[in-house]
Amino acid sequence: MSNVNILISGSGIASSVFAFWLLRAHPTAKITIVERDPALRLTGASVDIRSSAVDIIKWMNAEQEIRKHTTKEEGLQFVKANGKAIATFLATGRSDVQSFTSEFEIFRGRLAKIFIDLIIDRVKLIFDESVDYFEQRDDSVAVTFAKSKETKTYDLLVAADGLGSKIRGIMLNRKPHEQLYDEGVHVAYFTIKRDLLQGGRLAKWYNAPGGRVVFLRPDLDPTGRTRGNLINVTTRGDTETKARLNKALREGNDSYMKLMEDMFCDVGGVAPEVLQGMRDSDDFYCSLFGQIRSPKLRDGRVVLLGDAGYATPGFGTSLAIIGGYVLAGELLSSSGDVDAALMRYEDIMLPFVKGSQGGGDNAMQMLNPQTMWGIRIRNVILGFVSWVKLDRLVMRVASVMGFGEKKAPLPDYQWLAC
Ligand SMILES: Cc1cc2nc3c(=O)[nH]c(=O)nc-3n(C[C@H](O)[C@H](O)[C@H](O)COP(=O)(O)OP(=O)(O)OC[C@H]3O[C@@H](n4cnc5c(N)ncnc54)[C@H](O)[C@@H]3O)c2cc1C
Repeated sequence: MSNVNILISGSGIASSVFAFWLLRAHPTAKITIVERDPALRLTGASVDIRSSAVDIIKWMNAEQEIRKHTTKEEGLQFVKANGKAIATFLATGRSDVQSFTSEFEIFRGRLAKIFIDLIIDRVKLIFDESVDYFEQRDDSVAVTFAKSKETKTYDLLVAADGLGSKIRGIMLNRKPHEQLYDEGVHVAYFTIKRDLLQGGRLAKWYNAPGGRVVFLRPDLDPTGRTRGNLINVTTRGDTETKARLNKALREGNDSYMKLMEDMFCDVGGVAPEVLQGMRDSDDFYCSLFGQIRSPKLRDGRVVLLGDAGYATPGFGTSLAIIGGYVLAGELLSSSGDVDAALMRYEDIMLPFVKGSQGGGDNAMQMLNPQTMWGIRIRNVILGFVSWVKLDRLVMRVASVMGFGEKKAPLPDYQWLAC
Protein backbone atom coordinates (compact mmCIF):
# COMPACT_ATOMS: atom_id res chain seq x y z
CA MET A 1 0.00 0.00 0.00
CA SER A 2 2.83 2.44 0.73
CA ASN A 3 3.52 3.19 -2.95
CA VAL A 4 -0.06 2.93 -4.07
CA ASN A 5 -1.00 5.32 -6.90
CA ILE A 6 -4.57 6.58 -6.63
CA LEU A 7 -6.64 8.98 -8.74
CA ILE A 8 -9.60 10.69 -7.05
CA SER A 9 -12.15 12.43 -9.25
CA GLY A 10 -13.64 15.45 -7.39
CA SER A 11 -12.21 17.54 -4.57
CA GLY A 12 -15.15 17.67 -2.16
CA ILE A 13 -15.74 16.41 1.37
CA ALA A 14 -15.44 12.66 0.73
CA SER A 15 -12.26 13.04 -1.29
CA SER A 16 -10.37 14.94 1.43
CA VAL A 17 -11.46 12.62 4.26
CA PHE A 18 -10.39 9.55 2.27
CA ALA A 19 -7.01 11.09 1.36
CA PHE A 20 -6.45 12.18 4.97
CA TRP A 21 -6.83 8.67 6.40
CA LEU A 22 -4.81 7.00 3.66
CA LEU A 23 -1.96 9.47 4.07
CA ARG A 24 -2.10 9.24 7.85
CA ALA A 25 -1.07 5.60 7.72
CA HIS A 26 0.90 5.73 4.46
CA PRO A 27 2.49 9.17 3.98
CA THR A 28 4.17 7.98 0.76
CA ALA A 29 0.93 6.99 -0.99
CA LYS A 30 0.67 8.88 -4.29
CA ILE A 31 -2.68 10.65 -4.53
CA THR A 32 -3.82 12.78 -7.46
CA ILE A 33 -7.12 14.68 -7.26
CA VAL A 34 -8.70 15.88 -10.47
CA GLU A 35 -11.31 18.64 -10.08
CA ARG A 36 -13.59 19.76 -12.90
CA ASP A 37 -13.83 23.33 -11.61
CA PRO A 38 -10.98 25.85 -12.10
CA ALA A 39 -10.61 26.22 -8.29
CA LEU A 40 -11.65 24.58 -5.03
CA ARG A 41 -15.41 24.87 -4.52
CA LEU A 42 -15.61 26.47 -1.10
CA THR A 43 -19.25 27.54 -1.07
CA GLY A 44 -22.55 26.02 0.00
CA ALA A 45 -25.18 26.34 2.67
CA SER A 46 -25.37 24.48 6.00
CA VAL A 47 -24.53 20.81 6.11
CA ASP A 48 -24.45 18.77 9.28
CA ILE A 49 -22.33 16.05 10.81
CA ARG A 50 -24.13 13.21 12.53
CA SER A 51 -23.85 9.57 13.61
CA SER A 52 -20.43 7.88 13.27
CA ALA A 53 -19.13 10.89 11.32
CA VAL A 54 -18.96 12.73 14.67
CA ASP A 55 -16.55 10.06 16.00
CA ILE A 56 -14.49 10.27 12.81
CA ILE A 57 -13.97 14.06 12.97
CA LYS A 58 -12.85 13.59 16.59
CA TRP A 59 -10.30 10.94 15.54
CA MET A 60 -9.11 13.35 12.81
CA ASN A 61 -8.51 15.99 15.53
CA ALA A 62 -10.74 18.27 13.47
CA GLU A 63 -13.52 18.56 16.06
CA GLN A 64 -12.35 21.81 17.67
CA GLU A 65 -11.77 23.56 14.34
CA ILE A 66 -15.22 22.47 13.15
CA ARG A 67 -16.86 23.59 16.43
CA LYS A 68 -15.20 26.99 16.03
CA HIS A 69 -16.94 27.45 12.68
CA THR A 70 -20.41 26.00 13.32
CA THR A 71 -23.29 28.25 12.32
CA LYS A 72 -24.38 28.76 15.97
CA GLU A 73 -27.96 28.20 14.84
CA GLU A 74 -30.11 27.75 17.96
CA GLY A 75 -32.95 25.79 16.43
CA LEU A 76 -35.82 25.91 13.96
CA GLN A 77 -38.99 27.98 14.16
CA PHE A 78 -42.06 27.56 11.96
CA VAL A 79 -43.59 31.00 11.38
CA LYS A 80 -46.59 32.70 9.79
CA ALA A 81 -46.26 35.22 6.92
CA ASN A 82 -46.10 38.05 9.50
CA GLY A 83 -43.20 36.32 11.27
CA LYS A 84 -45.29 35.19 14.28
CA ALA A 85 -44.05 31.89 15.75
CA ILE A 86 -46.11 28.72 15.28
CA ALA A 87 -43.72 26.18 16.77
CA THR A 88 -40.09 26.25 17.93
CA PHE A 89 -37.71 23.30 18.06
CA LEU A 90 -34.47 24.13 19.83
CA ALA A 91 -31.16 22.42 19.04
CA THR A 92 -30.26 19.84 21.68
CA GLY A 93 -26.51 20.56 21.62
CA ARG A 94 -25.95 16.79 21.86
CA SER A 95 -24.52 14.28 19.38
CA ASP A 96 -26.63 11.32 20.52
CA VAL A 97 -29.99 13.13 20.55
CA GLN A 98 -29.98 15.58 17.63
CA SER A 99 -32.87 17.72 16.42
CA PHE A 100 -33.24 19.39 13.00
CA THR A 101 -30.29 21.66 13.86
CA SER A 102 -27.30 19.43 14.41
CA GLU A 103 -24.65 19.94 17.08
CA PHE A 104 -22.22 20.25 14.14
CA GLU A 105 -24.09 22.52 11.70
CA ILE A 106 -21.49 24.16 9.46
CA PHE A 107 -21.41 25.92 6.09
CA ARG A 108 -20.31 23.44 3.44
CA GLY A 109 -17.53 25.69 2.10
CA ARG A 110 -15.97 26.06 5.54
CA LEU A 111 -16.04 22.31 6.14
CA ALA A 112 -14.55 21.62 2.70
CA LYS A 113 -11.75 24.10 3.53
CA ILE A 114 -11.02 22.54 6.94
CA PHE A 115 -10.68 19.09 5.35
CA ILE A 116 -8.70 20.08 2.26
CA ASP A 117 -6.24 22.09 4.39
CA LEU A 118 -5.32 18.83 6.15
CA ILE A 119 -4.04 17.27 2.93
CA ILE A 120 -3.45 19.98 0.35
CA ASP A 121 0.36 19.90 0.66
CA ARG A 122 0.53 16.15 0.28
CA VAL A 123 -1.61 15.51 -2.81
CA LYS A 124 -1.37 16.58 -6.43
CA LEU A 125 -4.39 18.71 -7.34
CA ILE A 126 -5.30 19.20 -10.99
CA PHE A 127 -8.02 21.78 -11.71
CA ASP A 128 -10.15 22.33 -14.78
CA GLU A 129 -9.85 18.70 -15.82
CA SER A 130 -11.94 15.54 -15.55
CA VAL A 131 -11.97 11.85 -16.36
CA ASP A 132 -13.30 11.20 -19.84
CA TYR A 133 -13.26 7.41 -19.78
CA PHE A 134 -11.39 4.50 -18.26
CA GLU A 135 -10.42 0.95 -19.07
CA GLN A 136 -10.03 -1.78 -16.50
CA ARG A 137 -6.70 -3.68 -16.60
CA ASP A 138 -5.79 -6.75 -14.53
CA ASP A 139 -4.43 -4.92 -11.49
CA SER A 140 -4.96 -1.33 -12.50
CA VAL A 141 -7.15 1.11 -14.37
CA ALA A 142 -6.15 3.23 -17.39
CA VAL A 143 -7.75 6.66 -17.23
CA THR A 144 -8.05 9.10 -20.13
CA PHE A 145 -8.52 12.77 -19.25
CA ALA A 146 -11.06 14.95 -21.05
CA LYS A 147 -8.93 18.05 -21.75
CA SER A 148 -5.34 16.87 -22.00
CA LYS A 149 -6.43 13.62 -23.73
CA GLU A 150 -3.58 11.94 -21.84
CA THR A 151 -3.99 8.37 -20.61
CA LYS A 152 -2.44 7.37 -17.26
CA THR A 153 -2.54 4.19 -15.25
CA TYR A 154 -3.52 4.04 -11.57
CA ASP A 155 -3.96 1.30 -8.96
CA LEU A 156 -7.38 2.68 -8.14
CA LEU A 157 -9.84 5.27 -9.47
CA VAL A 158 -12.05 6.76 -6.75
CA ALA A 159 -15.15 8.57 -8.04
CA ALA A 160 -15.90 11.25 -5.43
CA ASP A 161 -17.42 13.65 -7.93
CA GLY A 162 -20.92 14.08 -6.59
CA LEU A 163 -24.48 13.19 -7.48
CA GLY A 164 -24.05 13.41 -11.26
CA SER A 165 -20.89 11.26 -11.40
CA LYS A 166 -20.14 10.31 -14.99
CA ILE A 167 -17.80 7.59 -13.72
CA ARG A 168 -20.75 5.93 -11.96
CA GLY A 169 -22.61 5.89 -15.28
CA ILE A 170 -19.68 4.27 -17.11
CA MET A 171 -19.10 1.80 -14.27
CA LEU A 172 -22.72 0.65 -14.21
CA ASN A 173 -23.11 0.96 -17.98
CA ARG A 174 -26.17 3.12 -17.34
CA LYS A 175 -26.96 6.86 -17.61
CA PRO A 176 -25.91 8.57 -14.31
CA HIS A 177 -29.45 9.90 -13.67
CA GLU A 178 -30.94 6.40 -13.76
CA GLN A 179 -29.75 5.83 -10.18
CA LEU A 180 -31.31 9.10 -9.02
CA TYR A 181 -34.28 8.76 -6.69
CA ASP A 182 -36.16 12.06 -6.85
CA GLU A 183 -37.52 13.17 -3.45
CA GLY A 184 -39.72 15.85 -5.03
CA VAL A 185 -37.80 18.73 -3.44
CA HIS A 186 -35.92 21.50 -5.28
CA VAL A 187 -33.86 24.03 -3.33
CA ALA A 188 -32.23 27.35 -4.20
CA TYR A 189 -29.49 28.39 -1.75
CA PHE A 190 -27.97 31.90 -1.55
CA THR A 191 -26.58 34.42 0.91
CA ILE A 192 -28.61 37.61 1.39
CA LYS A 193 -26.44 40.63 2.15
CA ARG A 194 -28.79 41.85 4.89
CA ASP A 195 -29.75 40.44 8.26
CA LEU A 196 -33.41 39.52 7.75
CA LEU A 197 -33.41 37.67 11.10
CA GLN A 198 -32.54 40.84 13.04
CA GLY A 199 -29.72 39.26 14.98
CA GLY A 200 -31.76 36.17 15.91
CA ARG A 201 -30.10 32.77 15.69
CA LEU A 202 -33.24 30.71 15.09
CA ALA A 203 -33.83 29.47 11.55
CA LYS A 204 -37.30 30.47 10.28
CA TRP A 205 -39.50 28.28 8.06
CA TYR A 206 -42.53 29.77 6.32
CA ASN A 207 -44.94 27.73 4.18
CA ALA A 208 -47.11 29.10 1.39
CA PRO A 209 -49.64 26.95 -0.50
CA GLY A 210 -48.35 24.98 -3.47
CA GLY A 211 -45.46 23.42 -1.53
CA ARG A 212 -43.53 26.71 -1.48
CA VAL A 213 -41.21 27.37 1.47
CA VAL A 214 -39.21 30.47 2.39
CA PHE A 215 -36.50 29.29 4.76
CA LEU A 216 -34.02 31.68 6.41
CA ARG A 217 -30.98 30.66 8.45
CA PRO A 218 -28.52 32.80 10.42
CA ASP A 219 -25.11 33.63 8.99
CA LEU A 220 -21.90 34.21 10.93
CA ASP A 221 -20.88 37.38 9.11
CA PRO A 222 -20.67 40.27 11.62
CA THR A 223 -21.85 42.77 9.01
CA GLY A 224 -25.25 41.08 8.99
CA ARG A 225 -26.19 38.50 6.39
CA THR A 226 -28.84 35.81 6.09
CA ARG A 227 -28.70 32.41 4.42
CA GLY A 228 -31.76 32.21 2.19
CA ASN A 229 -33.41 29.08 0.80
CA LEU A 230 -36.40 28.90 -1.53
CA ILE A 231 -37.79 25.38 -1.46
CA ASN A 232 -40.36 23.76 -3.75
CA VAL A 233 -41.92 20.53 -2.53
CA THR A 234 -43.87 18.71 -5.25
CA THR A 235 -46.16 15.71 -5.01
CA ARG A 236 -45.60 12.60 -7.13
CA GLY A 237 -48.44 13.52 -9.50
CA ASP A 238 -47.40 17.13 -10.07
CA THR A 239 -45.34 16.47 -13.16
CA GLU A 240 -45.95 19.94 -14.58
CA THR A 241 -44.28 21.84 -11.69
CA LYS A 242 -41.47 19.28 -11.56
CA ALA A 243 -40.86 19.71 -15.30
CA ARG A 244 -40.69 23.54 -14.92
CA LEU A 245 -38.20 23.25 -12.05
CA ASN A 246 -36.06 20.65 -13.79
CA LYS A 247 -35.97 22.68 -17.03
CA ALA A 248 -34.77 25.77 -15.09
CA LEU A 249 -32.16 23.62 -13.28
CA ARG A 250 -30.79 22.45 -16.62
CA GLU A 251 -30.79 25.97 -18.07
CA GLY A 252 -28.71 27.43 -15.22
CA ASN A 253 -28.80 30.01 -12.42
CA ASP A 254 -30.42 32.90 -14.26
CA SER A 255 -33.27 30.78 -15.52
CA TYR A 256 -33.80 29.28 -12.04
CA MET A 257 -33.82 32.73 -10.40
CA LYS A 258 -36.45 33.94 -12.91
CA LEU A 259 -38.59 30.92 -12.10
CA MET A 260 -38.29 31.60 -8.35
CA GLU A 261 -39.36 35.22 -8.95
CA ASP A 262 -42.36 33.94 -10.85
CA MET A 263 -43.28 31.26 -8.30
CA PHE A 264 -42.76 33.29 -5.09
CA CYS A 265 -44.00 36.74 -6.25
CA ASP A 266 -47.37 36.44 -4.46
CA VAL A 267 -46.09 34.89 -1.22
CA GLY A 268 -45.94 38.12 0.83
CA GLY A 269 -44.23 38.59 4.19
CA VAL A 270 -40.47 38.67 3.85
CA ALA A 271 -40.51 37.02 0.37
CA PRO A 272 -39.94 40.21 -1.71
CA GLU A 273 -36.77 40.99 0.30
CA VAL A 274 -35.63 37.39 -0.06
CA LEU A 275 -36.15 37.49 -3.84
CA GLN A 276 -34.18 40.75 -4.06
CA GLY A 277 -31.46 39.21 -1.84
CA MET A 278 -31.31 36.22 -4.19
CA ARG A 279 -30.72 38.51 -7.19
CA ASP A 280 -27.95 40.38 -5.35
CA SER A 281 -26.23 37.25 -4.00
CA ASP A 282 -22.77 36.05 -5.14
CA ASP A 283 -23.14 32.37 -4.31
CA PHE A 284 -26.44 31.21 -5.82
CA TYR A 285 -26.68 27.40 -5.99
CA CYS A 286 -29.72 25.30 -6.86
CA SER A 287 -30.25 21.58 -6.80
CA LEU A 288 -32.71 18.75 -6.70
CA PHE A 289 -32.92 16.80 -3.45
CA GLY A 290 -32.11 13.42 -4.84
CA GLN A 291 -30.77 10.18 -3.46
CA ILE A 292 -28.32 8.04 -5.38
CA ARG A 293 -29.37 4.44 -5.05
CA SER A 294 -26.58 2.54 -6.78
CA PRO A 295 -26.80 -1.27 -6.93
CA LYS A 296 -23.05 -1.52 -6.38
CA LEU A 297 -20.15 0.66 -5.31
CA ARG A 298 -17.23 -0.97 -7.09
CA ASP A 299 -16.16 -2.67 -10.26
CA GLY A 300 -12.59 -3.84 -10.80
CA ARG A 301 -10.35 -0.94 -9.84
CA VAL A 302 -13.08 1.72 -9.78
CA VAL A 303 -14.99 2.64 -6.63
CA LEU A 304 -17.77 5.13 -5.80
CA LEU A 305 -17.39 7.36 -2.75
CA GLY A 306 -19.73 9.92 -1.12
CA ASP A 307 -22.58 11.46 -3.15
CA ALA A 308 -21.32 9.70 -6.29
CA GLY A 309 -22.32 6.37 -4.74
CA TYR A 310 -24.94 7.22 -2.12
CA ALA A 311 -26.10 10.85 -2.06
CA THR A 312 -28.68 11.21 0.73
CA PRO A 313 -30.02 14.72 1.41
CA GLY A 314 -29.72 15.56 5.11
CA PHE A 315 -27.20 12.76 5.73
CA GLY A 316 -24.95 12.99 2.66
CA THR A 317 -22.06 14.81 4.32
CA SER A 318 -21.99 12.33 7.21
CA LEU A 319 -22.08 9.41 4.76
CA ALA A 320 -19.24 11.01 2.76
CA ILE A 321 -17.10 11.25 5.93
CA ILE A 322 -17.96 7.69 7.01
CA GLY A 323 -17.34 6.35 3.48
CA GLY A 324 -13.96 8.09 3.20
CA TYR A 325 -12.84 6.60 6.49
CA VAL A 326 -14.09 3.07 5.73
CA LEU A 327 -12.57 3.00 2.22
CA ALA A 328 -9.18 4.11 3.53
CA GLY A 329 -9.42 1.74 6.51
CA GLU A 330 -10.22 -1.26 4.33
CA LEU A 331 -7.45 -0.48 1.84
CA LEU A 332 -4.97 -0.12 4.69
CA SER A 333 -5.98 -3.33 6.43
CA SER A 334 -6.10 -5.52 3.31
CA SER A 335 -2.34 -6.19 2.98
CA GLY A 336 -2.38 -4.92 -0.60
CA ASP A 337 -5.39 -6.96 -1.71
CA VAL A 338 -7.34 -4.08 -3.30
CA ASP A 339 -10.19 -6.27 -4.59
CA ALA A 340 -10.84 -7.68 -1.09
CA ALA A 341 -10.71 -4.17 0.39
CA LEU A 342 -13.26 -2.81 -2.10
CA MET A 343 -15.53 -5.77 -1.47
CA ARG A 344 -15.45 -5.14 2.30
CA TYR A 345 -16.04 -1.41 1.78
CA GLU A 346 -19.13 -2.21 -0.30
CA ASP A 347 -20.35 -4.81 2.22
CA ILE A 348 -20.11 -2.27 5.06
CA MET A 349 -21.45 0.79 3.27
CA LEU A 350 -24.31 -0.53 1.08
CA PRO A 351 -26.53 -1.92 3.89
CA PHE A 352 -25.86 1.14 6.09
CA VAL A 353 -26.72 3.48 3.21
CA LYS A 354 -29.89 1.50 2.43
CA GLY A 355 -30.97 1.77 6.07
CA SER A 356 -30.34 5.53 5.99
CA GLN A 357 -32.17 6.24 2.72
CA GLY A 358 -35.57 4.59 3.17
CA GLY A 359 -37.08 6.55 6.07
CA GLY A 360 -37.24 9.92 4.32
CA ASP A 361 -39.86 8.84 1.74
CA ASN A 362 -42.55 11.56 1.59
CA ALA A 363 -41.34 13.19 4.84
CA MET A 364 -40.99 16.58 3.13
CA GLN A 365 -44.43 16.20 1.50
CA MET A 366 -46.03 15.49 4.90
CA LEU A 367 -44.23 18.41 6.55
CA ASN A 368 -45.14 20.82 3.74
CA PRO A 369 -48.81 20.45 2.74
CA GLN A 370 -49.91 21.85 -0.61
CA THR A 371 -53.13 23.58 0.49
CA MET A 372 -53.86 26.38 2.98
CA TRP A 373 -56.08 24.00 4.96
CA GLY A 374 -53.34 21.39 5.08
CA ILE A 375 -50.88 24.02 6.33
CA ARG A 376 -53.33 25.12 9.07
CA ILE A 377 -53.80 21.55 10.30
CA ARG A 378 -50.03 21.00 10.21
CA ASN A 379 -49.52 24.18 12.21
CA VAL A 380 -51.91 23.01 14.96
CA ILE A 381 -50.05 19.68 15.19
CA LEU A 382 -46.58 21.29 15.24
CA GLY A 383 -47.73 23.91 17.77
CA PHE A 384 -48.96 21.17 20.11
CA VAL A 385 -45.81 19.04 19.67
CA SER A 386 -43.49 21.98 20.47
CA TRP A 387 -45.72 23.26 23.34
CA VAL A 388 -45.63 19.95 25.24
CA LYS A 389 -42.01 19.36 24.05
CA LEU A 390 -43.11 16.03 22.59
CA ASP A 391 -40.21 16.11 20.09
CA ARG A 392 -37.68 16.11 22.94
CA LEU A 393 -39.50 13.32 24.75
CA VAL A 394 -39.66 11.14 21.62
CA MET A 395 -35.95 11.75 20.87
CA ARG A 396 -34.90 10.96 24.43
CA VAL A 397 -37.00 7.79 24.63
CA ALA A 398 -35.69 6.71 21.21
CA SER A 399 -32.13 7.33 22.35
CA VAL A 400 -32.55 5.43 25.65
CA MET A 401 -34.19 2.52 23.82
CA GLY A 402 -31.45 2.42 21.21
CA PHE A 403 -33.58 3.87 18.36
CA GLY A 404 -31.62 7.13 18.26
CA GLU A 405 -29.24 8.04 15.47
CA LYS A 406 -27.98 4.88 13.87
CA LYS A 407 -24.22 4.41 13.94
CA ALA A 408 -22.32 2.80 11.08
CA PRO A 409 -20.88 -0.67 11.81
CA LEU A 410 -17.31 0.66 11.73
CA PRO A 411 -14.60 -1.98 12.02
CA ASP A 412 -11.87 -1.12 14.49
CA TYR A 413 -9.41 0.96 12.49
CA GLN A 414 -8.27 2.70 15.67
CA TRP A 415 -4.68 1.88 14.85
CA LEU A 416 -5.01 4.31 11.93
CA ALA A 417 -5.29 7.14 14.40
CA CYS A 418 -1.97 6.29 16.06
C1 LIG B 1 -20.44 23.99 -4.55
C2 LIG B 1 -21.24 23.00 -3.75
C3 LIG B 1 -22.22 23.49 -2.89
C4 LIG B 1 -22.99 22.59 -2.14
N1 LIG B 1 -23.94 23.10 -1.30
C5 LIG B 1 -24.68 22.26 -0.55
C6 LIG B 1 -25.65 22.77 0.36
O1 LIG B 1 -25.85 23.95 0.45
N2 LIG B 1 -26.35 21.88 1.12
C7 LIG B 1 -26.13 20.53 1.03
O2 LIG B 1 -26.77 19.75 1.74
N3 LIG B 1 -25.21 20.02 0.18
C8 LIG B 1 -24.49 20.85 -0.61
N4 LIG B 1 -23.56 20.33 -1.49
C9 LIG B 1 -23.39 18.86 -1.57
C10 LIG B 1 -22.58 18.33 -0.38
O3 LIG B 1 -21.29 18.87 -0.36
C11 LIG B 1 -22.52 16.81 -0.50
O4 LIG B 1 -23.84 16.30 -0.51
C12 LIG B 1 -21.83 16.07 0.64
O5 LIG B 1 -20.99 16.88 1.40
C13 LIG B 1 -21.04 14.86 0.12
O6 LIG B 1 -19.82 15.32 -0.44
P1 LIG B 1 -19.06 14.70 -1.69
O7 LIG B 1 -17.63 14.88 -1.41
O8 LIG B 1 -19.56 13.36 -2.02
O9 LIG B 1 -19.50 15.64 -2.90
P2 LIG B 1 -19.27 17.19 -3.13
O10 LIG B 1 -18.93 17.90 -1.86
O11 LIG B 1 -20.46 17.64 -3.91
O12 LIG B 1 -17.95 17.26 -4.04
C14 LIG B 1 -17.90 16.78 -5.35
C15 LIG B 1 -16.76 17.48 -6.07
O13 LIG B 1 -16.60 16.86 -7.34
C16 LIG B 1 -16.45 17.87 -8.33
N5 LIG B 1 -16.87 17.31 -9.61
C17 LIG B 1 -18.12 17.13 -10.09
N6 LIG B 1 -18.08 16.53 -11.28
C18 LIG B 1 -16.78 16.32 -11.56
C19 LIG B 1 -16.10 15.71 -12.65
N7 LIG B 1 -16.75 15.20 -13.71
N8 LIG B 1 -14.74 15.64 -12.60
C20 LIG B 1 -14.05 16.16 -11.55
N9 LIG B 1 -14.65 16.75 -10.50
C21 LIG B 1 -15.99 16.82 -10.50
C22 LIG B 1 -17.30 19.01 -7.82
O14 LIG B 1 -16.92 20.25 -8.42
C23 LIG B 1 -16.99 18.97 -6.33
O15 LIG B 1 -15.83 19.69 -6.02
C24 LIG B 1 -22.79 21.19 -2.26
C25 LIG B 1 -21.79 20.72 -3.13
C26 LIG B 1 -21.04 21.60 -3.88
C27 LIG B 1 -19.97 21.06 -4.80
